[in-house]
Amino acid sequence: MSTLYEKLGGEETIAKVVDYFYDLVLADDTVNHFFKNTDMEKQRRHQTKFISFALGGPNQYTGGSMAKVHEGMNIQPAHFDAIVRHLRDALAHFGVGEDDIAQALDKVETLRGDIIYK
Ligand code: HEM
Repeated sequence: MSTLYEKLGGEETIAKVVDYFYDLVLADDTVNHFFKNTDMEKQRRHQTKFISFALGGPNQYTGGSMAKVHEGMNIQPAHFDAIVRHLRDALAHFGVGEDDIAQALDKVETLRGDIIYK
C-alpha cells in the first residue's frame, strides 16, 4: 500500500505544501509568535518534517522526541488545533481528498499529548 506521501508525488509536492502551510502559519497571529525567534531555515525544516510525518513519508528526523523539542513552549490545545487546521487547508488547497486529509490529521493527532503543555 502506498503512503499518502507517495500518492501526492513525494518530495516535489511536499515542498509546495510546506510553502503554503508555512504562509498560513505565519499569517496566523494566534500561533506565529511561537516562531518569532526561529530562523527561516529551521522553520522550513520544521514544516517539512511536520508535513512528511503527516503524510507517512520517509522519517528524516534525527532530533529529540516531540515532547523534548516542544518543551517549555506551553502550546495550548487551541494552538495545536490551529496548526492542524492550517495543515487541513494546505492539503485541501492542493486537491487532496477528504479521506486522505482525515488520514493525515489522524496521524498528527497521535502527537497531541506529546506536544501540548510541555
Ligand atoms: C504534530 C505536530 C507537530 C510536529 C510533528 C512538530 C515537529 C517539530 C519538529 C520535528 C521540530 C524540530 C525542528 C528542528 O529542530 O529541526 C519542531 C520544533 C518546533 N515546533 Fe513543532 N511540531 C508540531 C506541532 C507544533 C505546534 C502545534 C507548534 C506551535 C504552535 C510548534 C512549534 C514549534 C516550534 C516553535 C519549534 C522550535 C523551532 C526552533 O527551534 O526555533 N510545533 N517541531
